[in-house]
Amino acid sequence: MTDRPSTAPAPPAGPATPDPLVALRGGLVVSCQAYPGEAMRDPRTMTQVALAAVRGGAAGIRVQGVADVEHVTHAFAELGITVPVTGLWKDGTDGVFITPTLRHAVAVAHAGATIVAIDGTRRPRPDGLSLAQTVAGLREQTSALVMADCGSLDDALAARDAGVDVVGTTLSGYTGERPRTDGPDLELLAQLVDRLDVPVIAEGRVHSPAQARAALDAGAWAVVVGTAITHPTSITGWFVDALTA
Ligand SMILES: CC(=O)N[C@H](C=O)[C@@H](O)[C@H](O)[C@H](O)COP(=O)(O)O
Repeated sequence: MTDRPSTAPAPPAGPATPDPLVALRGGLVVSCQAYPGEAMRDPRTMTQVALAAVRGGAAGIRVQGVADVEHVTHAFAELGITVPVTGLWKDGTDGVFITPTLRHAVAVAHAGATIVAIDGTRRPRPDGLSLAQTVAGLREQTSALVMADCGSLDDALAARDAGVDVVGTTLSGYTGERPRTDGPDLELLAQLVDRLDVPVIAEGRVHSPAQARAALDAGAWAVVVGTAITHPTSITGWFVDALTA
């Protein structure tokens, strides 16, 4: 167990931070996702991966798809695990595809997610709703918190104005507004921490413990790691590349 009282981010100004976000503060969120057609794309498998991550000290879990959210949250409830689950629903592969509509967001919340991660960019949404309308609709129908997956400072400022609870750097490098950096986009992270009064989560291409630490040091509320922990095909490829270079 590592105690980091001196480096945990200060609570943002404004209304009291909701409990699930307090639980994530200074911690690691492990994103457990397998992609269409992959051998591990099965809710039972992702639940096992999530349980392994919790055993390793994950403060939170991020999981994709209604079935996976249901499976993971049921297993956690049965086992008395209170680690917050962030859910999302990817529909498609380009444009707005991370929980793209209010319907997707409500379904993820109803499946048991404590936090629903949605596309937090300024791009038009497939259902024609604005981000603010999506957030309002989700709040009307559920008690889930809302995480905006953003790709730029302008996205994050707009998402904050739309009333989200937390923003992430998730889409930096994937929307054309920011370069796809080798590691996490620490420059964007620092901008968001400086400009926003909601927690900022570092997500995207955090591939090593040192990079996770650097993100926390740059002011991240929490750090999400997916591929480097839960995607064996990618990790194997990194090693194979090193051996064949
Ligand atoms: C851009 C996009 O679709 N990101 C997705 C969002 O859920 C996932 O594919 C990523 O694995 C996740 O963001 C964690 O990032 P990384 O796997 O780089 O640690």
